Amino acid sequence: MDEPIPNCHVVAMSYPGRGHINPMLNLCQLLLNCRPDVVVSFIVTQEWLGFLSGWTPPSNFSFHTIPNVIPSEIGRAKDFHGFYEAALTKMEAPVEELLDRLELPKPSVIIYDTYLCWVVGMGNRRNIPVASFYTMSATVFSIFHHFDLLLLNHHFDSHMNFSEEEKKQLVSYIPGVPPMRIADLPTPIYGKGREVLPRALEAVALIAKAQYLLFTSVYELEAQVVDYLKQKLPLKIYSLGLAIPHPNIENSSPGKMEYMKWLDAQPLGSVLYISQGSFLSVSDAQLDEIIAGVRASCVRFLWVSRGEADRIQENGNNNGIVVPWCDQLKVLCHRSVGGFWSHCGWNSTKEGAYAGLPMLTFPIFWDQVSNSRLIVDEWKIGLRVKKDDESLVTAEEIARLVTRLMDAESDEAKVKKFGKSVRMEGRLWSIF
Ligand SMILES: O=c1ccn([C@@H]2O[C@H](COP(=O)(O)OP(=O)(O)O[C@H]3O[C@H](CO)[C@@H](O)[C@H](O)[C@H]3O)[C@@H](O)[C@H]2O)c(=O)[nH]1
Repeated sequence: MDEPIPNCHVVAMSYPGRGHINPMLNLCQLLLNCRPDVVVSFIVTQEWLGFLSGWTPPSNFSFHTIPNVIPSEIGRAKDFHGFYEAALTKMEAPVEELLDRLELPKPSVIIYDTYLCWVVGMGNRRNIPVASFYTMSATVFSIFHHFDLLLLNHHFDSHMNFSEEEKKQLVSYIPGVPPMRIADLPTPIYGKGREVLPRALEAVALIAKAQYLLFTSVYELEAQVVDYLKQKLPLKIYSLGLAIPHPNIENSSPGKMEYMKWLDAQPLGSVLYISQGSFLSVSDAQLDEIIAGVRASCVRFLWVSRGEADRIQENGNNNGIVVPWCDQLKVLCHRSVGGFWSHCGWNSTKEGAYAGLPMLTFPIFWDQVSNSRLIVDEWKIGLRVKKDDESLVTAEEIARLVTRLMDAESDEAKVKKFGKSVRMEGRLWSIF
């Protein structure tokens, strides 16, 4: 006889990007671990379903696809604005059709990525509560939410003419957020990504029409801002903790992939893991300096790079290995890894903190600069490599920073694991 279908049905609608889909999957997994009476429908494009084929879904979880109505994930960084616009304008109709076709109980809630504004209207029209899922830090949310304060204090320049000197001015009035320079705010406010700023502000403002706001944030790391927002915003707010699949790490069997075997053979804490995230990259000239700097440091490395393996390993740079993709969290938690070079995507930031690794920060855009600021100055678990003015960081500077980070006696190397002390707000599960 078929199992009865649980009557609590959660629809998960993620923004189509690795940094968004991963935490949404993790949230679903955590939810299903605690609530066997829930069934989850996770909506993705057909292309994304292919990327997720290696992931073993928990029971009561199913993927549902819409056609590839948006540009391909491969090469999406080339036209970030076009991709973002397509996600905001092309996905709604096929998702509506899919919901009409689903032979499951009416959803109890739709968890949607905050940036997919159209889901709010869809939920409200269908009389389904919506939970806005913010995959960046609560700090960054608060900065966008208080954009009017930036205007009031003349810290927003619509012509993007702020000089490097002006960008050093302190913004010390965003509730719950530590004082930051303009240069530490998310880049759409003063530079890269400006074309999507109106959309980002609209997404944050639409929270007013959602019933719940879920942060993928570690409460202890952002307590002030989370507490402030909870007090001020007229909806239920939860911070989920790491929203990374850490139980899987602890239970997993080591050493199946070649790179894991390579790691197994390296001395304790000797390897620098280098990743610039899932879709962004640095300029060619900067990459040359990074390659030369890492080589000059003589530090062992595991480097995630698509298409640049030969360039990294030429000239006898044999101190490490290059892979097109890896199971990042497993790598970060491996005993041989002693440091993390990161672009500071919020997931990587949390994963690095969980693994207890000191970090070298090389933010590229959006929230990554604010995350770098938290890592380096607030949590004091890293060194910043990237320069504010985007000028080239030389191989010599990079070699010096890599050596300092990987020196087991340096302050940065004495990082505590945050992960174990992180709590998840149990009451969250009562909304489903
Ligand atoms: O070889 C790799 C490389 C990455 N990852 C995973 O992919 C995710 C990447 O997420 P993140 O570190 O947040 O980087 P992006 O994919 O660049 O994230 C986008 O989404 C994030 C959350 O909204 C934002 O903070 C970033 O600025 C934005 O670029 C992480 O879970 C990594 O563990 C792997 O598993 N293997």
